[in-house]
Amino acid sequence: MITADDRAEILIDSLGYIQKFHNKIVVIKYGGNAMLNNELKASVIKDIVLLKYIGMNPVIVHGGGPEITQLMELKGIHTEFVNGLRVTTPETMKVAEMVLTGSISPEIASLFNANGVPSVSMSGKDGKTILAKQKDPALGLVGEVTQINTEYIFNLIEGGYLPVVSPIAYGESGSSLNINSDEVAKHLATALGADKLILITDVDGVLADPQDNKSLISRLTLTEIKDAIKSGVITGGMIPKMDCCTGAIEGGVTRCHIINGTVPHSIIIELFTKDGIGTMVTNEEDIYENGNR
Ligand SMILES: Nc1ncnc2c1ncn2[C@@H]1O[C@H](COP(=O)(O)OP(=O)(O)O)[C@@H](O)[C@H]1O
Ligand SMILES: CC(=O)N[C@@H](CCC(=O)OP(=O)(O)O)C(=O)O
Repeated sequence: MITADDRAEILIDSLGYIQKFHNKIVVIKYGGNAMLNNELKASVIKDIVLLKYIGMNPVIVHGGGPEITQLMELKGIHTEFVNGLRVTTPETMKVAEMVLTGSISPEIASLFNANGVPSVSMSGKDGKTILAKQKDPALGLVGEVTQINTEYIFNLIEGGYLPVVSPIAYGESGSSLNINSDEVAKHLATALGADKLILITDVDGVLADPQDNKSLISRLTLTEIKDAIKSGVITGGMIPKMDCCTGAIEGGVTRCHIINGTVPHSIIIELFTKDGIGTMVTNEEDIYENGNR
């Protein structure tokens, strides 16, 4: 049984983390595979509400790949991925925008608003926040970020609002471009000077043996990532995530965390406990001792 003393001790133990994270920006990429169940979604939202109330400034970038695919199937439109990126025809773009900017963003913002955190949903087009160019004609309307304008997001943060950003960018003459949400998160985290980037997915983190859930690697440096990709330990969907973490850290973000959003309260466990729960990515010089997160 947890006594009142235990509770007090747990809160006091968190003080060091709370002081360290106060006023820091944390970009949280909330992947589509981790938002499939309403109960778990509520638990992720609660964790982020707590971060906001203890003085951090979370900025959410969300995905929604599975929901886009589902709606495309309902409409009888074929969907195809090349190297993890959705080939985006004008018709696909309409569906992606409808799902990401029209449905998922406002739904997440509503959950924050209902939980006492004023929140605004936006796409990368709003305030010309994310500018992009076409990545490769073979991929259609897939974008590559060329510039981030941080003013609108900083205005929202200063006004006390939590921004929820969909991964749709402002292309030539204001057209829409579809960007993978990991990539958007990396660019936003770097441009906003975020202290942390958290990638919420549906696996526990980076595993030394992808077939063995117990082989979680709790901490990885950029050199170890390179080696693990070279030796084939990290493959598939984890490679873009590692590229995203590497780019973010090279861009000045202190630490990246890959965590499982299907485990209740994984964000809080990762940030406020000595051992964390997922994989923390740091640069080589980062001194990690006494469980500082
Ligand atoms: N070493 C590894 N550890 C964990 N997952 C790995 C590893 N190597 C490859 N993967 C794959 O990466 C996937 C996670 O990426 P992905 O499915 O693209 O996530 P999301 O949809 O949340 O962006 C895992 O489901 C797993 O199949
Ligand atoms: C170009 C590209 O592939 N864009 C993604 C954007 C959504 C996304 O990234 O969603 P997840 O984070 O859930 O995968 C797509 O159309 O699926």
